[in-house]
Amino acid sequence: MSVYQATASAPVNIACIKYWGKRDTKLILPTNSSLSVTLDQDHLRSTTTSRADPSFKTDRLWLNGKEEEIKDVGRLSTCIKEMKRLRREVEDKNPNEPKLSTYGVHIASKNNFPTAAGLASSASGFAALVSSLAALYKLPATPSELSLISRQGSGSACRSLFGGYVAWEMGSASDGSDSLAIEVAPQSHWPDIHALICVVSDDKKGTSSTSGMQRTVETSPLLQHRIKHVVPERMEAIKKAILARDFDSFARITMQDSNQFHAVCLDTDPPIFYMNDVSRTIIAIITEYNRVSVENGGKLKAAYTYDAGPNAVIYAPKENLKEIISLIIKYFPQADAFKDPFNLFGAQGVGSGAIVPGFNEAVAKQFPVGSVKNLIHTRVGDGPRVLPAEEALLASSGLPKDLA
Ligand SMILES: Nc1ncnc2c1ncn2[C@@H]1O[C@H](COP(=O)(O)OP(=O)(O)OP(=O)(O)O)[C@@H](O)[C@H]1O
Ligand SMILES: C[C@@](O)(CCOP(=O)(O)OP(=O)(O)O)CC(=O)O
Repeated sequence: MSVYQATASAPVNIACIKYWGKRDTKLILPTNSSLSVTLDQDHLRSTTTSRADPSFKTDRLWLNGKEEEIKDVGRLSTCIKEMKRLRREVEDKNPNEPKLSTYGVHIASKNNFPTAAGLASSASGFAALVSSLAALYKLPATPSELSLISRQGSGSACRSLFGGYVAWEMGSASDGSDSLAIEVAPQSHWPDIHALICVVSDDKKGTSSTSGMQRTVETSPLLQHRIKHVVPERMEAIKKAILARDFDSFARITMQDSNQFHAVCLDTDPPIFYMNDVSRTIIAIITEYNRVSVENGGKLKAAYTYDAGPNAVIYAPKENLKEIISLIIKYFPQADAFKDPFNLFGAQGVGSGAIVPGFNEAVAKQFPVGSVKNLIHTRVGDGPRVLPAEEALLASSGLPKDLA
């Protein structure tokens, strides 16, 4: 008997121009376009196996070995239904194709990093789900077409269908058919961009992105200004910066947009706070690091950005990562020795960190060990990958191999 099964992995993305606000909450249509960098799946990824079988009575999904309910009108069921609809089109065109769209589907997924902790697990998760079903159903769909579906799982997930530098064009159609992700530039265009994720907290956050952004839409006058007068120009400017590999402009826009996103959170009634003292101190350190460079006739060397949580993501050209990691470790001592996957520090390691020449040490105080729990050094990466059968997460029984 044939086994119909496919496994795919998908990356996390972290936005430089933030998506915050929906004009349609069911279809997940945003109030502004956004733009992100896809991070390397060698470090952070979701992996998903999907199997269709006539013996499966219902669709089921396990996340990290634990079964999740697929609610009737929920986001998961919408994505699965949409993928089955596309499969039906394939079957209608070619009657020899097995009728997988009529079978139940079992889906097992795992994240190799904390779930629901502000590390964009919903983005990689829904992108991996859609990619594994597209491989299972042998869909001829392009990544942009698939992004229309992962968008309905979680808005930011549409951008994880591509590697490199990705825009989510907000579109204007009321059915959402033009609200999709496009590639601005592939990873190979500007592979030199690295990212340092400073994990300040991996707890579940207080205000979810979904509910927080709706409250902002309903109450923030500043959001209206942002949507109309700020984001459209920033989108054009950052695309230009990426195409020209102009880090100075890229960094300036990224930091401005993170700041404005947190300003609209503060402008929300009641206000939403995602950053904490540690987050703000990292801003002060990066600001001082850039000041030293600019005052010596140089350019911006790093850009911070924060999503709906206190964790910092610092983007920088690879050559600056050694200094940046040393600075962060100086102010935020680590419990365990930092191991760099790119081996920037050689055999002696980073030690207790270091201040760069000319840097005003007094911009921040040293925090206790554990204030930044973990540092993840990664870089711009590629889009979803279809994986070989050995990587499958489902056993022959049709249940997850790592059933919790
Ligand atoms: N691998 C996965 N497969 C399917 N769904 C997933 C997967 N990983 C996460 N999700 C879904 O995403 C939810 C977490 O999304 P949430 O937005 O709360 O956190 P986050 O994505 O880590 O944070 P943020 O979006 O603010 O960066 C999970 O509860 C689950 O429903
Ligand atoms: C701050 C952000 O990370 C918000 C992400 O919001 P989500 O995509 O998690 O929201 P839903 O569409 O409701 O699932 C900014 C961004 O990724 O652009």
